[in-house]
Amino acid sequence: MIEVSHLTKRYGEKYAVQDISFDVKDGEILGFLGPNGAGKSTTMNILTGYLSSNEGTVKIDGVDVLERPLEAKKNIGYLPEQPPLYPDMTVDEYLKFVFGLKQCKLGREAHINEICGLVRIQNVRGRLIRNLSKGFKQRVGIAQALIGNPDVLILDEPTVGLDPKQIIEIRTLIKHLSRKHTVILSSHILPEVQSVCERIIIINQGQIVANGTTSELSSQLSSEHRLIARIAGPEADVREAISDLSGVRKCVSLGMHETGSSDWQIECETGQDIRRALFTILSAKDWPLLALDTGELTLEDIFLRLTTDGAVLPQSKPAAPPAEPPAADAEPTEPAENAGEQEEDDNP
Ligand SMILES: Nc1ncnc2c1ncn2[C@@H]1O[C@H](COP(=O)(O)OP(=O)(O)OP(=O)(O)O)[C@@H](O)[C@H]1O
Repeated sequence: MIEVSHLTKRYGEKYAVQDISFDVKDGEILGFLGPNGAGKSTTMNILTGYLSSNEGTVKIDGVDVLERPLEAKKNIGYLPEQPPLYPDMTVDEYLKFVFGLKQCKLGREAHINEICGLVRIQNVRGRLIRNLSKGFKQRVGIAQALIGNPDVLILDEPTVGLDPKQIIEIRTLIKHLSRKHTVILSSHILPEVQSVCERIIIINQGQIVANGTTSELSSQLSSEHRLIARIAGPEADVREAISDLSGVRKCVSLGMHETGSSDWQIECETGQDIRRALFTILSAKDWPLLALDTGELTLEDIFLRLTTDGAVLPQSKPAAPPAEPPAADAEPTEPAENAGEQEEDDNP
């Protein structure tokens, strides 16, 4: 559905993104994760045709965004980091305006009604956008992205600035939308990407450093990078012997969990598997190895490794099947009936 090939964007001498390539399959929900300044917004803006690239191509359903922009953009709904809302319009006026801009050929009333129902903004349609809470403004932003029934939805930091309840509602809504749309969600919030996305691309300093599901990334890193060992031996000597092994970056005591032994977390350099060397030294010292485990990395561990240690993972990108539809009781909650002006959490 989306093919990004060797994309590069420079500002003067500085690379905002450098030679990035990835695919997003039909119906997939992809998380685009990276620290501030990594190149997420630049990539989203190029994907949606708002920005041109210096090199590389983007194809949406086979259509090149730069060569045939109008055709490609018909297939894209975009929610930029700052939703393009007109505060002095009512929600209804605004959505009709966007409908006209997009030259949408569907029946206007029925289409806008359907979208308002989907994003749960029916009862604020007559209100001025500037009077809406941030969460409802964000829903209106998602509604404008949905006009024209695009196959692809690109959402740039969709929950920034929302309160925890609004965040849960918007995440649930995004999962729901992924039943009918291919979604790219850009974010620097790890739990968001973990809870919503099937596959994750991590970008750092303009380059893709990982591409896979959380468990794929974790297993690629954890088998080589972190071991948890229970060793029966004198603590200070064990620490010294492990720390001296080639490829060990850090050896941290996790304390005693079994009499006469201590647990150790052993962090290794990228690409180093020290298990054989560890066995050899422990056996030579006659310190029994009572347990050895590869530590499962959280997405946070993975993110930190990749964005601070300069590691890069091989970029396998199997397409996961589309998400299960959310349970009926996981639908976004209805906005409060009372459309008063006070800024309550669940108030429009
Ligand atoms: N118009 C511009 N002129 C010069 N440099 C720019 C411009 N836009 C972006 N950059 C630089 O390109 C790099 C990538 O920026 P981008 O906004 O894509 O990052 P980001 O991952 O979206 O960050 P954030 O999460 O903070 O929004 C940054 O170093 C940024 O300073």
